[in-house]
Amino acid sequence: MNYEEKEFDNQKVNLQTWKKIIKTVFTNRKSVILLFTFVILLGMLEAITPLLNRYAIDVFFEGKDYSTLTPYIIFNVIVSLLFGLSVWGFIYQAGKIEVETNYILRKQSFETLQRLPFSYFDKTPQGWIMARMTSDSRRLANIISWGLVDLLWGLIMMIAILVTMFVLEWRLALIITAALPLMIVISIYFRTKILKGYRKARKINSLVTGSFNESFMGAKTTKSLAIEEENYQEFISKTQELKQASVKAILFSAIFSPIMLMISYVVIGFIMVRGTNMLLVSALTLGTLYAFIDYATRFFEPIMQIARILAQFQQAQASAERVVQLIETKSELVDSPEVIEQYGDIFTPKYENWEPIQGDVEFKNVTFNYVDNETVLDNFSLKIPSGTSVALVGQTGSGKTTIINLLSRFYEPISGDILIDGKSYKERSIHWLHKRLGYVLQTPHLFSGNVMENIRYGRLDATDEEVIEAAKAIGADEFISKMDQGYYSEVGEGGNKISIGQKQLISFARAVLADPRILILDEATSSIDSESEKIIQHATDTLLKGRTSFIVAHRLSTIVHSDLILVLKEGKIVELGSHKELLSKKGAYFDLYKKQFLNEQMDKAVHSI
Ligand SMILES: Nc1ncnc2c1ncn2[C@@H]1O[C@H](COP(=O)(O)OP(=O)(O)OP(=O)(O)O)[C@@H](O)[C@H]1O
Repeated sequence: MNYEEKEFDNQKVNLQTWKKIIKTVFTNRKSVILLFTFVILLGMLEAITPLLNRYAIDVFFEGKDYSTLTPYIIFNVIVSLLFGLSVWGFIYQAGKIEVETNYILRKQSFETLQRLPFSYFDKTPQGWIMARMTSDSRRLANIISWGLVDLLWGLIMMIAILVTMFVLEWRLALIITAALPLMIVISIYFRTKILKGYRKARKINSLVTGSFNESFMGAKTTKSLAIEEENYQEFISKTQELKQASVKAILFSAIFSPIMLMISYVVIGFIMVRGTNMLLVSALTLGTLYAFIDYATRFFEPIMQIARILAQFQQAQASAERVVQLIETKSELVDSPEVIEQYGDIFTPKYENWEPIQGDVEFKNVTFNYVDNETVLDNFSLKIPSGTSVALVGQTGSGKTTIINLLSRFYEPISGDILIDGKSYKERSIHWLHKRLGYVLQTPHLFSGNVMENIRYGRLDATDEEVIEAAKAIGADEFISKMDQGYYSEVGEGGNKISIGQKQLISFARAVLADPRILILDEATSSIDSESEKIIQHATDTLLKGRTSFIVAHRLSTIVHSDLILVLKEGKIVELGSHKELLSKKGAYFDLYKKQFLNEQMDKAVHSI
């Protein structure tokens, strides 16, 4: 059972969750009060209308007395105006509440996401987060605003009609009231069935969407493995299941309304028979009989409405639980109250208290694991003076990225400490560190927009001249100038209009602009031609100059000038020194270098054939 399905199974009403959502809605107290006022007014007016008609029938048509015609017309106009006012008012206020609730839920989710550490995004599927931020928030906002309106309107109207009917003629009122329990039972039965059907359909739908997604995302792999037929069959069987579940729910929906209508017509029939008898012995006026028939039709409509809304609330509960869960997710990595007091938090940093950084880094007896009992780093120690360039090499899984993750405080050591300029990094805020740290990713992410904007993400207040200067320093100016519109050329979604090497240069220029004291460079694994390699090498040298830097190296040729090379194996340093020193040792580094050198020579030989 996956993340998504597990949470659909909660059938009980979760009052705690709804309380939190309702509290969000009440942030907008004025709109809520206005909304309630308009809805109550509308419910009352619905109960008054049949009374007006009753008066007209009894006084004007039956009694032929027209003395009150003018005030009657004036009263009717006032009622119509009030109708108009209340309909306008509740549509406006409910719409406003819907938009604002959606906004607040998304804002709160977004704020939580900003505070959450990297490990959260490691564990939580991106699609799950996106669904909370979009469809769930939207559904909740919708049901909360319009659902509450319908619920309240239905209840008010039913109460008002019930009271009026008993005041007018209790014997006829009893006939209508007698049908109420039957209608409620039928409504609950059908609504539960419909809800179950749709819930099942939604569950299957999320599987279908997932399978859809996987097929397209992995289109290349699917084709290369020639498994289109299997994927197609799986997709067809899931969509068939979806169709069956949906049709069942639609069938129940289709039966529900006619049954309710039939019962209401039977009730109207009873009222007609009983009412006519009473009319014949003058125990009832024609106007009152008319009013009762009108009330009988109006009375049952809200029952269907209320049943529908309650079912929708039940359906929306899964969304509510997930949104609240996201908003309330506590970060495993937080600054202590003392640190927040001094440095501020991510949204209100106290820059005035932030000390500058030198760039000395020390790992002190650091032990770390991602999963209990699977130690990745064991008592790891390392002291790096400011301005040193450190290269991390080692086989896959040796712990290079883990060291970087810890240094970036995406994770924290289980024991031991990491010191920056001689002070534990926990004594400063996470935001302080992230502002001082540059991280150039292996596959840099570019945002939709032009080159200028993308480089400027390094420092948002940089001028155009500073952006161009950074690009020149890194050697990116040449290819940018050759683009259609130079620095104003669009890079496409995720930078898909430019090559990987060019994306890297842009991300290097970003880092130059940000000018961090500590820089992490996760070197790209993809092989590039020797001309681009030269450009990237030059860019790397420029970028690292004068900074404390950590390079996760995949191609050893790029790190020959590093001050310090660490060779890692199973989370431990097995060798350390400069390129020259390590080669002369003829140990692990020498073996790695030899292997890679031979591979490169082989590649070149193959390409030259
Ligand atoms: N998020 C994670 N959850 C659980 N285990 C992890 C996680 N990330 C890494 N590991 C494990 O930690 C160990 C060290 O991984 P790490 O990513 O640091 O290696 P690496 O040297 O950077 O490898 P590569 O060169 O392939 O990137 C590996 O055994 C890996 O399986």
